[in-house]
Amino acid sequence: MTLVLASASPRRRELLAQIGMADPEFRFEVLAADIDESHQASETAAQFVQRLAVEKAQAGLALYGQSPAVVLGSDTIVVLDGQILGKPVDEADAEQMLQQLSGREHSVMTAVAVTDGAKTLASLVETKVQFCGLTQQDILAYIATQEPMDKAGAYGIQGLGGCFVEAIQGSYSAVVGLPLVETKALLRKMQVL
Ligand SMILES: Cc1cn([C@H]2C[C@H](O)[C@@H](COP(=O)(O)OP(=O)(O)OP(=O)(O)O)O2)c(=O)[nH]c1=O
Repeated sequence: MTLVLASASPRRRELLAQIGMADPEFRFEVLAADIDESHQASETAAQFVQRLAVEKAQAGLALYGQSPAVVLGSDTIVVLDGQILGKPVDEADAEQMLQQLSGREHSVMTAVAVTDGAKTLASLVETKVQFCGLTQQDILAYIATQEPMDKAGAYGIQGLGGCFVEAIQGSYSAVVGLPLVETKALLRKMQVL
């Protein structure tokens, strides 16, 4: 069975390799057809992140166009006071996000979805992350590294942003982009593993 990763994220590829899905056993596909990632007013953050994971998997399946294949899609968002923080659009946006996260606890929600066309399964994992207090100097120095620019909530726990994380309750791999335990369980259910 071919497993296709419908993701442009190198971190998700590395996390899949940790489950034992490494080349040449699975095909790595970059999602060329971008899905619309806008939030609908009627949906909760949990519904939103799950919908995006499912849509990425389904778009990936359409793009791959061959069967049999199982396609995996995933999405990560940061949620603070009910507000969804996705990837910053620019440096000013990143600065604002990091100011909001400073000294506070937020949720990271990651959804993973797998589909073979006939069957689609999804899991949602929520992890609490407590940030230490950040000075304006910390924030500007961090943004200058560019690390925040392609990450939800404008930080990467696996990189320099790890220095901002005082405590985490939940799944580290889910914060980085793919929950290992839940992803492995989904792949077993789809008989990929
Ligand atoms: C909070 C946090 C997020 N992130 C990343 C995970 C996701 O890659 C990214 C959120 O953006 P996503 O839209 O979930 O994913 P993506 O655009 O990077 O990749 P694709 O849609 O092609 O799968 O933020 C980290 O790497 N570390 C962190 O600590």
